[in-house]
Amino acid sequence: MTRSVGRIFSGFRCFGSLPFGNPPLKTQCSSVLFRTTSERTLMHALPKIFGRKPRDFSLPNSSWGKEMMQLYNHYNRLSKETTEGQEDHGEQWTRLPSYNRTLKYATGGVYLSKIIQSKARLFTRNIRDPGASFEYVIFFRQDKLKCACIFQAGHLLEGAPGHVHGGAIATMIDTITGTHASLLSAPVMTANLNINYRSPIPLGSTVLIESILDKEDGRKRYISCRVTSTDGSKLHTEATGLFLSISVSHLLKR
Ligand SMILES: CCCCCCCCCCCCCC(=O)SCCNC(=O)CCNC(=O)[C@H](O)C(C)(C)COP(=O)(O)OP(=O)(O)OC[C@H]1O[C@@H](n2cnc3c(N)ncnc32)[C@H](O)[C@@H]1OP(=O)(O)O
Repeated sequence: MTRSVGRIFSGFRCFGSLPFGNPPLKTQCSSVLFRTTSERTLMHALPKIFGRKPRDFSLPNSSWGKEMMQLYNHYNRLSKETTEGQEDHGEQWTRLPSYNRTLKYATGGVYLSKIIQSKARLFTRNIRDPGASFEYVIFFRQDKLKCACIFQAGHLLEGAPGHVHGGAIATMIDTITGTHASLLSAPVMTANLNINYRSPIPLGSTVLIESILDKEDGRKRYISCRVTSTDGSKLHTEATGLFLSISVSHLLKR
């Protein structure tokens, strides 16, 4: 259970975040993510083909409403970057950067081109219009192995009139729990998601999505998750998920 911040975040940075610029991280990534010699070779070749400064979608933009900003500021005050040299708040969160693609260019030859598509974009980050769909930021608390996500649901996510589509809620749950599982043992795939919708989420509103690790068993990570109003008083959705850690070669199977 006990893992260093470095190992956990190297896993996250390798699979979900760019750039891959830090040499010590590359070595850690190799051991965490890539199990075969060809996978390790691929890992060392990757930094050369990634852009240096991709847009970080988890930072505030003009569409973020008052509630979203208030909660963001709350967690940001408790985050590593801002608490260094300041008083200890007793809990320490880390904001997770978020990009619209995991792998940027399809220039890596036959092996890479099987998984990299130049037009591929992360489902939750593929609408350019700020505020139209998924606006969210995820924070991770390493000592408790839990995630907190602030999610503002835009007008393109309508399901029942005036409310957020159940598939969009499921997408966010998969994203938070999947990211959470990836932080523990990237890369992973969702094997099972169970969702109970308890009360509808008004379109345009901001909610809090919190996930915790329930159990680890070999390659399996069991993670549960609750979607509530930002003050926690109203329960919107509850879910449990099972994530299986995989080898990168699993993604090459057709
Ligand atoms: C790093 C941070 C990154 C962030 C990135 C961007 C953020 C976005 C994040 C977005 C995240 C989005 C993420 C996504 O959306 S991932 C996309 C959606 N998921 C998929 O497409 C997965 C499809 N399924 C598979 O590929 C395979 O079935 C997997 C990989 C899941 C397992 O196939 P594998 O061949 O590897 O394993 P196995 O079959 O030998 O089984 C092994 C064990 O597991 C048990 N088992 C298996 N399945 C189930 C089940 N359904 N319920 C209960 N148990 C199950 C099984 O009984 C066995 O148990 P045991 O006999 O050992 O006890």
